[in-house]
Amino acid sequence: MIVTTKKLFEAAYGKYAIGAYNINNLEQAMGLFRGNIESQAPFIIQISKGARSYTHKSMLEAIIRAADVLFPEAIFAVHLDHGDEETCYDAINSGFYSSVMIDASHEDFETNVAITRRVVEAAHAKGVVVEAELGQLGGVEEHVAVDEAGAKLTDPDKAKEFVERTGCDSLAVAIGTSHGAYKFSGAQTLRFDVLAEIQKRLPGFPLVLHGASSIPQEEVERINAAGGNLKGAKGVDEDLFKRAAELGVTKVNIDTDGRLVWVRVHREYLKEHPEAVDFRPIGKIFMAEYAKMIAHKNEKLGSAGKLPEIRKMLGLA
Ligand SMILES: O=C(CO)COP(=O)(O)O
Ligand SMILES: O=C[C@H](O)COP(=O)(O)O
Ligand SMILES: [Zn+2]
Ligand SMILES: [Zn+2]
Repeated sequence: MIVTTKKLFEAAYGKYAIGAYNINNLEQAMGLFRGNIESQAPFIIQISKGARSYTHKSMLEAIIRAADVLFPEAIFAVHLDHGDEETCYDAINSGFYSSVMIDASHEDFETNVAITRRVVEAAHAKGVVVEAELGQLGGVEEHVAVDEAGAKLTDPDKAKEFVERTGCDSLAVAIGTSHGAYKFSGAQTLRFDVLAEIQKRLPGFPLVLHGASSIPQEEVERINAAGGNLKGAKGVDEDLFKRAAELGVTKVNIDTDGRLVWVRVHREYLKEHPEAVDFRPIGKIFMAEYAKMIAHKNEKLGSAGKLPEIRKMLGLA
């Protein structure tokens, strides 16, 4: 069942975080639903602009709606990830997305407030919730280099003003992470001091952590052993998720770790089976491995095992 993140965040706040997983295709969708049902967790499906154009936005919608029927127990939000204003309105008016992110964090503060307010007004009129962003991560999506990311940390005082002026339902904050496989140049890690100051000014308000893939070194080593070349890849320590949840993070965004599973499975299989001509055995291995990754993440986030209570909270059997 598709729900907004509002009730999921209310249930999780201060205790655990909900996994927000980017998907683009059939195999990721199947692995995602299997992994969340196996670990009995509510979850958030993240659809980026890149995912909407990978095949077609209607194709991905059809896949997810079919999965919803195949996995009737699942409780999830459908969320536009890193939307611009135009894409947000398309998602809000689609009757499919229950949540959108308006990412205007690269604009100046007043412009970000103005754009976010417009999206909030349109979204709330349709019962859709809004994630906004203040501060900038480094990495593949943001407009700053990874080592500049520190300079773009979220200002706690500005965060309070931003939320009050925009009416957004959750806030993506920059506390040292970056998108992609190469985070933390040097020994940097999550700036819990900044996060604590934001929570102090916005008690009970849902915060979002982008760039939260952990880039498992075992995964990197297997990819490189099978012909890959990921040098210096580094991510977020999964054991920090629980502390982040205590400090108000209710949504943790994970995309790159799923991509690493795909790369490892395909490189290893094709290396071990040079005679392969059928893609289905590889696809089946990927779906199983992706589901395993999702279930593992939910254990680390603390959302594993929470599905029954969420269903009960929603008045479902
Ligand atoms: O923030 C993300 C999606 O919005 C994903 O971050 P990663 O690149 O760390 O997976
Ligand atoms: O950072 C954004 C997400 O990882 C989505 O990435 P993408 O735009 O390559 O689909
Ligand atoms: Zn951004
Ligand atoms: Zn992101």
